[in-house]
Amino acid sequence: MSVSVLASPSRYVQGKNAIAELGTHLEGLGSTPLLVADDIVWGLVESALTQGFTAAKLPVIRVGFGRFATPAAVDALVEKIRTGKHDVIVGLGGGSAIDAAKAAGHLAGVRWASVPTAASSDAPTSALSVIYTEEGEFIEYRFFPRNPDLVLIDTQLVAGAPARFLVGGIGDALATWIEARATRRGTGSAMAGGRPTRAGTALAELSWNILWENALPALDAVRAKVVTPALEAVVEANTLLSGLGFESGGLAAAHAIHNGLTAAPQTHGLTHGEKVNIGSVTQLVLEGAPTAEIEDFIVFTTKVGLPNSLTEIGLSADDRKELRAVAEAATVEGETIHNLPFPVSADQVVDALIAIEGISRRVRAEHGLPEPVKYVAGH
Ligand SMILES: NC(=O)c1ccc[n+]([C@@H]2O[C@H](COP(=O)([O-])OP(=O)(O)OC[C@H]3O[C@@H](n4cnc5c(N)ncnc54)[C@H](O)[C@@H]3O)[C@@H](O)[C@H]2O)c1
Ligand SMILES: [Zn+2]
Repeated sequence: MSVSVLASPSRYVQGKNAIAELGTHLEGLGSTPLLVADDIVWGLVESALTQGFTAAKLPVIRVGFGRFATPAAVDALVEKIRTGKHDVIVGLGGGSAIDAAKAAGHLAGVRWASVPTAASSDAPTSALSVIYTEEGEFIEYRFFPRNPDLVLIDTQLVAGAPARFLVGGIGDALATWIEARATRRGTGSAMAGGRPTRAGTALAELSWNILWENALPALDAVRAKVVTPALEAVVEANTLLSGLGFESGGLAAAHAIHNGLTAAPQTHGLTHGEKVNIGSVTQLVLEGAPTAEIEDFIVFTTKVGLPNSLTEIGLSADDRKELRAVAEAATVEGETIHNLPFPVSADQVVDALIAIEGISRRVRAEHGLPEPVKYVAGH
């Protein structure tokens, strides 16, 4: 049996108005940080961040960001680091900006920090980036020898972000336990490069338990743009616990199916966590999970506002060609779906994807929940 590994960032900081303290926490990491943020994110953080940087005597130097962590976006950041002689890069925003900053920091040989401004994914803590084409199709995972030196998340910024971001983060984090549990049952490796540690698996389960208890009131808090203990709990589950849980507990089918879905243009308007949730339901079906468990998951994720049917993501059981392409991509050699404790073929994935439509419709009807409708941009 191979070794077990736990990987984690050196420091995690979370709280209301934490962004004002970013300068203080960066002081020990470098003297010329390069801040990566798109215009929306920069508009949200500039004022409080600048006050903190001024107090810490750090220069405020920011570069913009596009939409995806593409190879070209990463290379452009490497160039910026070199020409500006920066010694630390800070990714601010969603998982894409953070992933681009991590990958650039690694290539340029400097330190890196993550400052998520929404609790929309578990990207901030990990020692890897997910790289996409300009169209948003999955290309590869890039692995680094180190995690971020700092992860700092301001819960007031999370409270002010559109609720859909928190919904996505909940989808990403719910998958963590489903996938870590499967990896533990099987013989595969976690993303950290070894068998799951008990700590990684336990944190994945803790994240799940916190979400079942707090996700709905946390969404109420975000809709009211306020920070409550339920929101603080969900931010920690989505960001820290899910991050450590997936990296050191293992990914399995849910993320492999997500990666496959990125090849279907129908899904391009969906967030990472929304696509991952389709992967989670499909994994439960593939595993032959207890019926009650699948049904509870559908009821809960419907209440959260996550998709759990083909209809919602713009596909149908008749789209055989697209579903086959998704399943082929999800089952390529080296994909995390092979962490499941049984062999999986593309055929099985196609069948499971088709099956979720009928299950979702029946369970919603039985529980008086609205039938699935296709998501539209800006939903
Ligand atoms: N590296 C990893 O370990 C890992 C883990 C999970 C996900 N990911 C990756 O993360 C990406 C998904 O990240 P995402 O879902 O955060 O989306 P994203 O980063 O692609 O987009 C986030 C969007 O939210 C906006 N935004 C951020 N904070 C805001 C706020 N407070 N108010 C208003 N708008 C705000 C940004 O401007 C941006 O347009 C995917 O590429 C996925 O593969 C990586
Ligand atoms: Zn994810």
